[in-house]
Amino acid sequence: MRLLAEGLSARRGEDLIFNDISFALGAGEALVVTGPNGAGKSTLLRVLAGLLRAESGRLRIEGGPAEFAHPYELSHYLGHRNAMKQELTVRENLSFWQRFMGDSPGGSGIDVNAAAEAVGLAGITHLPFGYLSAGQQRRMAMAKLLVAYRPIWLLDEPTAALDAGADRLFAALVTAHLERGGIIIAATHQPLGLGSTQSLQMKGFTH
Ligand SMILES: Nc1ncnc2c1ncn2[C@@H]1O[C@H](COP(=O)(O)OP(=O)(O)OP(=O)(O)O)[C@@H](O)[C@H]1O
Repeated sequence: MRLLAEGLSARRGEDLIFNDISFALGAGEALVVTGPNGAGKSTLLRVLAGLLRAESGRLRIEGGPAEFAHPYELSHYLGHRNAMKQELTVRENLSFWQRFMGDSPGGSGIDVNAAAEAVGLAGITHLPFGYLSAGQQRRMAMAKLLVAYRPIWLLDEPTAALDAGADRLFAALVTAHLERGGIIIAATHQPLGLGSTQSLQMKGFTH
């Protein structure tokens, strides 16, 4: 399966945020998106996740399940915010995402307890999400990627708030995903500990 972006541009309000971005990623490949604050990294990820319409250009999947036309249907999106309800327990939040996302063809997610264990937080799934520290919350948001299988992971600043141990854990999770033939696009200011990756440096437009 390949994910292809061809000549993408996006606008927010009046402003063109980026123009003519193209890339092609095959199974097991990652793209790391870098650039200064405001360069458009989050905007690009939101376009890929189907949360924002591209102004022009095309996104498509080649050689994937025939019924999926847009990459967002095969993607997990981990945004700046963790997308968890503060007052629900960790287990309730993860169970929600498991049911809501469902598995894409070709794989299956792991159960909620196993996912919490995979991010090093097995003992606290009974706590309301809002009780967790910022780093624990980010780890649990990573567990969301594991409870339902999606071949494409779209990650916006995934390691923000993570300590060194969680950084290593995260690097192991993304490496395992790539080894299974997954595709990752990550916007980041920090190295993610991945081996060979494609990179896209966004510069933004000066006004
Ligand atoms: N809802 C919006 N309406 C209008 N402009 C917006 C909106 N959201 C973002 N922008 C603008 O789009 C530009 C790109 O923002 P974006 O969040 O994509 O940058 P980024 O590269 O992810 O930055 P950071 O490194 O700070 O996360 C910025 O100039 C921002 O002000």
